[in-house]
Amino acid sequence: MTLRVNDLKVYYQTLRGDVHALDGVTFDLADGEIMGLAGESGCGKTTLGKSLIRLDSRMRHVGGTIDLDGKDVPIADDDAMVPLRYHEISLIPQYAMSALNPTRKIGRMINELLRSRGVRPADISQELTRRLELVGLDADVLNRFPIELSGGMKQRVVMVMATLLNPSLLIADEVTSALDVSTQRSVAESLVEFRDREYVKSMVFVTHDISLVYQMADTIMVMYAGRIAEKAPAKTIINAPRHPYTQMLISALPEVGSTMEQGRLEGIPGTPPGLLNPPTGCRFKDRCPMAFSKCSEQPPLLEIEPGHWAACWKTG
Ligand SMILES: Nc1ncnc2c1ncn2[C@@H]1O[C@H](COP(=O)(O)OP(=O)(O)OP(=O)(O)O)[C@@H](O)[C@H]1O
Repeated sequence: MTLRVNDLKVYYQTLRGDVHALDGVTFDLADGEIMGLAGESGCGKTTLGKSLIRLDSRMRHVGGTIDLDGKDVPIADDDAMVPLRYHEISLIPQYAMSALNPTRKIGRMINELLRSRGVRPADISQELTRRLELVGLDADVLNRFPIELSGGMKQRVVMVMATLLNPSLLIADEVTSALDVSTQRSVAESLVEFRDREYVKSMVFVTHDISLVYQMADTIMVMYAGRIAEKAPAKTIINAPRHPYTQMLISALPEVGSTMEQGRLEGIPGTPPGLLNPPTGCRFKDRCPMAFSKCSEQPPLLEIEPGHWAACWKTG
């Protein structure tokens, strides 16, 4: 097991009170597993990714534990987290490719990053060239400024940078969303190749695009309003989801799912609840066509069949 997250609670402190962005999140990630993390906007995907590596000043670790390769990940202690970043856990944040420093050549940026992590660039330069080639980039990119590269090239540079020190866990947050469809696919394929070559042991791939994640991920975890709704092998989530929220999410997809023959596609009616004062009980109950009296209590996340977890009274 690479990663074990247990009852993780991370809140944002705001003037109006605490936003319960992660409110009891529990899941495991096996060695070699690529997990797609899906759910509507605001359900906590980015917060989960960030919590595994760096809490910003407004985020507070309220409870729960994270274990990576059998060791505690001390997310509330920023100093103690420093040695883990890039070496053990690496994050490709949302918009990372647009955040590359425009005044630095790519090579210089990579060297600065390596030195800041206590690694001599010369010790790694051959490996760097090899990995750039692997993602279809000539070593010449090292002499170029970010503005001279296409979006897809920049995203590949960012991927190589994030994984150069072979972290155990890579979190890739919406790394394909600003790219055209064929570039999206090749970036996703490169990430799978990184896992296959053991540059990273396991991966959390955050996305809105369930059909893309279906092609590359081993498992998919669906979040709703700061909690886990369901986690299962990717095929199961697409073909036999058990949580009503997952079922509606899949039905709302044009590319996969069975609703194409059944007529017009529709989104899920309503909006997720606010997380400043989240509702009690099941957080999906107000939008759920299957809700009944029991849903006023919070459903536990249960393993309903091996490797398939769901938090719904109807699936228990
Ligand atoms: N800096 C912040 N201060 C206060 N609340 C925040 C902050 N960042 C996020 N939130 C809130 O935390 C919750 C989870 O947000 P998060 O960005 O993790 O969701 P997400 O699923 O990644 O959304 P998206 O798909 O749009 O990126 C939301 O209710 C959001 O409004």
